[in-house]
Amino acid sequence: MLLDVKNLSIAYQGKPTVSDVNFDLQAGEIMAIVGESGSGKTSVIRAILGCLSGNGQVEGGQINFGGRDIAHLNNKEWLSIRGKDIAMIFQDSGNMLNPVQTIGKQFVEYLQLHSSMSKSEAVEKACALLTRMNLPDPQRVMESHAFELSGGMRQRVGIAMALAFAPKLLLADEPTSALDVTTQAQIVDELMQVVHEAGSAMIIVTHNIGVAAHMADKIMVMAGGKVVEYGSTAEVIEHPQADYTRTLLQAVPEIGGTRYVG
Ligand SMILES: Nc1ncnc2c1ncn2[C@@H]1O[C@H](COP(=O)(O)OP(=O)(O)OP(=O)(O)O)[C@@H](O)[C@H]1O
Repeated sequence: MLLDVKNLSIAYQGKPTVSDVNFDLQAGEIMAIVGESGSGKTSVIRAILGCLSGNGQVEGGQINFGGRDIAHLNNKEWLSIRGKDIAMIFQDSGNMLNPVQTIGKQFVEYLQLHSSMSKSEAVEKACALLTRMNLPDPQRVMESHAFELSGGMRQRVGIAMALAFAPKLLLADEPTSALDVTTQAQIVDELMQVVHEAGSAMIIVTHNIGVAAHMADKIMVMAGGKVVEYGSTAEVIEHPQADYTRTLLQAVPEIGGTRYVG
C-alpha cells in the first residue's frame, strides 16, 4: 500500500472543516476526488503534502505514506519528501512560477535543489522533460518568462516539473480547469500518459465527474467536508449509492448524444 489515509480530520482556526476521511491508494493507481466547491477536496490533498493554507491543521487521523505516518512532519522532514516522493500540480502553474525568472532558470534550479546534477545535466533533463510534454521548441520555452506562455503551455511546464523525479505520488488540483475545453482534453491525456510512464500514483481533484471517470481507477465523492461515496470508478458510475453522486452524474453534459462518462 502506497498511501493509507485513516480518519483524517482537518480544521481551520480550530473550526472542524473536513472529518473522517478514509481511503487508500496502491502504487500506480489513480484516484479522483470530486465534489462541489468548498467540499474539502483541496484541503485533503494539501494535508497529504503538509501544506494546508492559512491556519489549517490536521486535527486527527493518519496519513500513512510508504508505511510512515506523515501527518505531523516538521519542515525539514517535508523538504526531503516534497518534490521527490510527493509532487503537486496546481490549478494554474503560472501562479507557482516566478514571473521575473525565465522558465529555464527556475527549472534548472529546481532540478539542482533536489539532486546532485550539474548545470548542463539539468538543462538537458529540463529540455527532455519539456519535449515529453509535447512542448514544441523547448529551447524557446526555457528562455521565456511565464507570462510569455499560454495557459496550456504553463500547465505543461508545471506537469514536467512535477514529474521530474518520477514521484511515487502526484497530487493534481484541478490541473485543467483554467484551460479551454480542447486544451483540457489534450492535457488530461498527456498527463495520464506521463503518469503511467513514470509509474506514479495520482490523486486528481476535479469538479468534473466525467473527467474523473475518464482518468481514474477509483473515485471519492465529497460534500460538506465528508466523504459521501468511495469506490472503484465502475461501481461509482454504474451503481452510485449517494443521491449527491447521482446528481453529479446527471449534470454531466452529453457530447454528440453520448454521455462523456458512458
Ligand atoms: N485558509 C483557509 N482558512 C479558513 N478556511 C478555509 C481555508 N481554506 C479552506 N477553507 C475552508 O475549508 C472548506 C473546504 O475548502 P477546500 O478548498 O478544501 O474545498 P474544495 O472542495 O477544494 O473547494 P474548491 O473546489 O472551490 O477549490 C471551505 O469551507 C473553506 O472555506
